[in-house]
Amino acid sequence: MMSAKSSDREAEVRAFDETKLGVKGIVDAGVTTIPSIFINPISKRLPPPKPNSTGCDGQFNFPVIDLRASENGLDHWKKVVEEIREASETWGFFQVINHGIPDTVLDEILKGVKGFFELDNEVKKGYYSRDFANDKFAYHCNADLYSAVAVNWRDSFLCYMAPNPPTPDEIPPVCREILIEYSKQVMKLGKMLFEILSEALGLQQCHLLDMGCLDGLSILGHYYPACPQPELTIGTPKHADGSYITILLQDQLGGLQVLHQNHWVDVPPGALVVNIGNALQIASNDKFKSVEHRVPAKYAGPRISIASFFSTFYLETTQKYGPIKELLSDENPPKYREITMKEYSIYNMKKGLDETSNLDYFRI
Ligand SMILES: O=C(O)CCC(=O)C(=O)O
Ligand SMILES: [Fe+2]
Repeated sequence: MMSAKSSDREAEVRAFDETKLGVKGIVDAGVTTIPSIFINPISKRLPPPKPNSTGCDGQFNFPVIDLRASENGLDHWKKVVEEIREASETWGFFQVINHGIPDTVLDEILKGVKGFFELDNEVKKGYYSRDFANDKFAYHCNADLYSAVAVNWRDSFLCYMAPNPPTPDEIPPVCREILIEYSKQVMKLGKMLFEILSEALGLQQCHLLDMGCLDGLSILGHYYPACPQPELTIGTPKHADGSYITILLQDQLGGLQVLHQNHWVDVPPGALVVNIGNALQIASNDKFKSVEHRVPAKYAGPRISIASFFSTFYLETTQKYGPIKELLSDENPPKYREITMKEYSIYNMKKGLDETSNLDYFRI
């Protein structure tokens, strides 16, 4: 039986959901203490940040890879392949510069996403949805709102851009053109990254593309409002992505932290971030690492970020999926069983952002 306390909580979550105004609605109402549904149990709270801490304490150099080098002949291309291989095996994360996406497009997409969340409340409410299976543009607060221990201090929208993109009129006018343009640019960059990653695995350049890694693209626009009690809640709890890869753009506030050698390292703002997701860790039979990351809540805000996930896990295909055969041998037997994308998707959805790894579930 549900205790009175948990049913009270559920009612509070439901009432919050029904406002359709997300965390921003709470901040706009002028709260100075956060509602209890956002408060994490003590075991999940983060230690307060040290003053002026960069998080990395000068100990680690977050990998930055210059993609322009890849245009300058075979030797440079090989160097980029090598750098990306190294970063994918050790960090599971890297930044890219000279990636071909114009700065104006990056500025405009950040503005477009901010503009969406700052729309007139009545207009914005019209886009509120938890029907992620049917709505191509779904503005919501926490996909796992009803199952999570605490609500995260973050609003988001999810937009599926490939293989079945929304019609332009399904995208809010405030970010319509730029979301379409950004997704084109991200596709182009994604194609190049999958070619490099294929070579980094010792495969033909087209291997990951032929596997369909570029076929599904979903974009999550995040809005992290300023938080009056950041130590009690979190922006995004630690998790690893389900995608093959994710291309992440964060604004100048920064805040993304990556777990590296048991340290939470701040990812400096100002360059595009790429990370390996669970699907590629499985495909590479653990050669590439899907690494946990998180975003603490902050006094400062709003913070905007845009995560572009290459994955097909929301497509209900029956295609079998597991470690790439060409990588397997007697010395390197498969570490994961074969699953269908549908099985993977159902499992991921049910699990939500609960801080456990979803790789173990598929591990042999
Ligand atoms: O907001 C961020 O910087 C990270 C978001 C993220 O990790 C995700 O959407 O998977
Ligand atoms: Fe993520």
